Order: sequence, then structure tokens, then C-alpha cells
Amino acid sequence: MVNYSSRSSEDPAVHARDLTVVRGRRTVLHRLRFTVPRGRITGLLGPSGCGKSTLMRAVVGTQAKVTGTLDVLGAPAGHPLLRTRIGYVTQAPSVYDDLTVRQNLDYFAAVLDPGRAAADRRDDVERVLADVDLTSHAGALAGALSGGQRSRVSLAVALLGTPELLVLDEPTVGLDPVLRRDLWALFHDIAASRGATLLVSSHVMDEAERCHSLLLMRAGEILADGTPDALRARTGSDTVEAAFLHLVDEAAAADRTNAGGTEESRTEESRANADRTKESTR
Ligand SMILES: Nc1ncnc2c1ncn2[C@@H]1O[C@H](COP(=O)(O)OP(=O)(O)OP(=O)(O)O)[C@@H](O)[C@H]1O
Repeated sequence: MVNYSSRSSEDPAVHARDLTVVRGRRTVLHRLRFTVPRGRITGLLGPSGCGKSTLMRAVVGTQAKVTGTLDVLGAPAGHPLLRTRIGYVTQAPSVYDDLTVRQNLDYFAAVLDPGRAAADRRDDVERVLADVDLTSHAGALAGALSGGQRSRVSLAVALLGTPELLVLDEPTVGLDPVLRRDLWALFHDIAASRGATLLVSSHVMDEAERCHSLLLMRAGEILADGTPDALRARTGSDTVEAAFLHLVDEAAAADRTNAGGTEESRTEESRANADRTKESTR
């Protein structure tokens, strides 16, 4: 049996090699190779439909038809030992509308760790309420909250039990600029004070500037990875958005060249076939 606890804390939080995912009849992630460093915020950025949610689902172990290697916190993705070590927030806030914010959190705290003493659970609930700045709304029904407040309840659920890895799928969608800034401040605080690793997806490029490292995706592939500074320097761009667009144009040009090459070789092949046909009919 593998002794996961002997793994070094210097190992990446996530390590993927040849990660491939098929959804329906389509391969939506193509042999991805990447790492997510521990204790840092890694932004997963790319246009709608490029595969960000699929990659996150694979990391948390809820995605079917995953092949290749995907290690998370030293164990294979989806391993039962990882359940309490990962917090995951999906795009759709998963809260019960007919329960108050505090009742929602208390319920999820009990589900996460049924054996825990009620007093410990209550402390944890109060802590995460304060983390997401919802203490003053703790008694409100979740169904009566704004979209942004509901998102923060979902985030609070993911923070219960102090997970080592937080996987947040577009956590700032629909939030106003002040809330977005406050949430990013909270993400940085979680990484700095608890040493937690955050994998945060977004298709808003200015959020990339707030991450320690980035995975830029396009059409089921990793276009580039590295720090925002390194990506800007590599492409001679002023912003990560400009760097991303530069890389997209470069990849599209390479696609066209490859398609042209394929087209050329197809034409050559058909000419040769035609010649062979002529030869054989002579
Ligand atoms: N249930 C499904 N069955 C088949 N294909 C799917 C399914 N869900 C998603 N896909 C396809 O997988 C690809 C990746 O989808 P995914 O949701 O991972 O993208 P995304 O980058 O997270 O998009 P968004 O930013 O819009 O959430 C898309 O082309 C999508 O059409």
C-alpha cells in the first residue's frame, strides 16, 4: 500500500500527465500535462467550453472517462482519502433555499464529519461565516439571498473542515467589483495563512493578474503555464489578456500550418494515387 503521508510537502498539489477526458463522443481534454503548486493560487483560464470545469471535475474525482495520470495531494484523483481534504465549489451554488445560511452550514458540517462534537461544528460554522463575511446574514433564508451572497454560502461550505485544496469553478461570476476584490483578498488570505492550495477558474482575464500561477487553456489543451510575469515576458505583452491573445493567435496559426501541411500531403498523395491509377490502366 502506498504511504501517502510520506510524500513531501514540496510535491505539487496536483500532477497530471497525459490526462485525457471523453464526454459523450468527444475527447474534451487532450493528453494534458501540468502541475498545480502547493500553497499558491493557480488560475485556470480560457474561453467558454475549453474544458475548465471538466478539468476541475477530474481533479475532485467526479468526472467519468478519465485516463492518464492524475495525482492529487499525493493520491490518485477520486481516492476516498481525499474527500475531506478537498473543498469544491461548482458554478451553480448548492444550497438549500428553505434553510437559513447557518442551518445550511451546520447541515453540511454534519454531513462532512458526522462524528464531530456539536460545539466544534458550531465553531467551524461561525469561522467560515466570518471568512465569507456573512455573519450578519446567518439567520436569513438562503432562498432570500442575492446571487453573490448565495455564491459566498457555497464557498463557506467548501471552507468547512479547512481543506488543503480548494477547487473553485468561476467563483466570482456575477459579483460586483467590490465583492470580487474582497473574495480575491480572502483567497490570498486562505493561501497565506493556512498554506492551502487554490485552483480557481475564470474567463475574466483581469483575474489572472491576481493569481500566483496560471494554466491557460484553449480547446481542451493547455496553451501555456507559468506566472503572470513570465507569460507577459514570454509574449512581450503588457497584460495577461494580451499574452493570452498572442498565444491564441500563435496556436491558431500553427493549426492552420498543420492543416495546410495535411492538405498539401493529401494533394500529393492523391496525385501519386492518380499516377499509380494511370500506370495500372495503361
Ligand atoms: N455532459 C456533457 N456531455 C458531453 N459533452 C459535454 C458535457 N458537458 C460539457 N461537455 C463539453 O465539454 C467541453 C468542455 O466543457 P466545460 O464545461 O468543461 O468547459 P468550460 O471551459 O468549463 O466552459 P464554461 O466556461 O462555459 O463553463 C465543451 O465543449 C462541452 O460542450
